[in-house]
Amino acid sequence: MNSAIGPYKGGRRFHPSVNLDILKFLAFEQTFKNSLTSLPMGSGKGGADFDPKDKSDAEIMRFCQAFITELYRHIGPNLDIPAGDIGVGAREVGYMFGMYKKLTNEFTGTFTGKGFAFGGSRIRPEATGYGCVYFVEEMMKTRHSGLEGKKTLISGSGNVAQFAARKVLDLGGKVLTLSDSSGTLFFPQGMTEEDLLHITELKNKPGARLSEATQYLNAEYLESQRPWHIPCDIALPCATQNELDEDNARTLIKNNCQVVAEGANMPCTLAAIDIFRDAHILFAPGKAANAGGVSVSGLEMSQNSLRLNWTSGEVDERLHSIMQRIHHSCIEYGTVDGTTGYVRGANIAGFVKVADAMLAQGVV
Ligand SMILES: NC(=O)C1=CN([C@@H]2O[C@H](COP(=O)(O)OP(=O)(O)OC[C@H]3O[C@@H](n4cnc5c(N)ncnc54)[C@H](OP(=O)(O)O)[C@@H]3O)[C@@H](O)[C@H]2O)C=CC1
Ligand SMILES: O=C(O)CCC(=O)C(=O)O
Repeated sequence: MNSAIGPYKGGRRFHPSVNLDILKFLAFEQTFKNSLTSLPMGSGKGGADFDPKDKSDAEIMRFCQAFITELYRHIGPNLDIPAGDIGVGAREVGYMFGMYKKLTNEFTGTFTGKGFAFGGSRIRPEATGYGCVYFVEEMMKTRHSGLEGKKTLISGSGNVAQFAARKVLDLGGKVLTLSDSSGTLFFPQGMTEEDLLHITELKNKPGARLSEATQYLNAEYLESQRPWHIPCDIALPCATQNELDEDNARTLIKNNCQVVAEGANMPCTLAAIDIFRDAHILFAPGKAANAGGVSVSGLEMSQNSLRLNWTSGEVDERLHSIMQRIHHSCIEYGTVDGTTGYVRGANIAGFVKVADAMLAQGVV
C-alpha cells in the first residue's frame, strides 16, 4: 500500500513514495514533560510548555486555537500532519482542527486522531496499544509461546496503556499493573474487565489520579512507585520517556521477564536497553512496537482522501497485518547468526527503506 505520508520522525516533510507500513524512524523524542505535544506526520514532535492538568475545558480550547492561529501556515494535508500524543487526544485535536478549518476554509485530512463525526478513523484511539500487543504476540511466537496466562506489567494509564491492557486481556494475558505519574495500581490476581472499565472511566476525567480507584478495585496502590519490581513475563512501558532505567532492567531480568516492548516513545534508557541485549531478552523499541498509532493515522488520511469510512474490523485487520509486517522486517534485518536484535532490525529496516527512496529519487 502506498501512503501519502512519510513514516519517519525527525525528517522534515511529506514523502509520497515511501510506504506507510514501515518502522518509524525515530530520531528524537518529545522534550517537554507534562506538556502538550503533538507529532506532525513525516516530521518531528512539537510541543508547548502548557500544562493542561489544572486548566478548564475553555482554557484548553483557547490554547489550542491560539496554537493553530500561528501553526496553520506550516501544516497541510500534503505537508506536515499534527496528531495526538501525551496530553493531546480527540478533544484537543478537535479544537485545533476546528480553528484550522476556520482559518483555511478547508476540510482536509490535515490532522489525524480526529473525532469520528468529522473524519476520524475507527481504531485510531486503540491503535498504539493494540498494535504494541500485536507486535508482542509475534515476538512470543518466535519462542513458540503466546500471551495466554502471561503476567504483564503495563505502565501509564493513558491512551496507549489503556488499550494495551484491553488487548492483553482479549488475548488471555494477565494485566498486573497500570500506573500514573503518582504511583502504581497493582492487581495481584490480574485485572478484570470491570477493573479496566472503572480505570478508563476515571482516567478519562481530566486530572484524575489512579490513587482514587483503590476504594472500589481489588488492587493495591503503590504510592510513588513504578511497576518494574513486580515479577512478570512481559513488561510494556507505555507512559513516558526514561521511565525504565538500568536498575529496573536488572530487576526485570532477575525476575525472569522474557519480553519488553516499548508502547511509549523511548521509555527505556540506553543503559537499560544494553542490559536487555546482553541478557538476550526479547526487547522491541518503540519505533517498531508503537508504530501502530502512526500507521492508523496514515489509514485515517487514506480514508479522508478516499472520502470513505472503513469499519472497526477493517481498520483493525489492516493494523494487525501492518504490525506483523513490521515484526517480519525486524527479523529480516535484525537476525545475525540465528539471534534477532529488534533494535538492530528496526534501525536497519527503517534506514534502508528511507535511504532507498531517497537514492531512487536522485540527489536533489
Ligand atoms: N497516543 C499515541 O497514539 C501514541 C503515543 N506514543 C507514546 O506513548 C506514550 C504515552 O502516550 P499517551 O498514552 O498517548 O499519553 P496520555 O497523555 O494519554 O497518557 C500518558 C500516561 O503517562 C503517565 N505519565 C506521564 N508522565 C509520567 C511520568 N513522569 N511518570 C510516570 N507516568 C507518567 C500519565 O500519568 P498522569 O495522568 O499522572 O499524567 C498517563 O497515565 C508517550 O511516550 C507517547 O509519545 C507513541 C505512539 C503513539
Ligand atoms: O498518530 C500519529 O501520527 C502520531 C503517533 C505518535 O505519537 C507517535 O508515533 O509517536
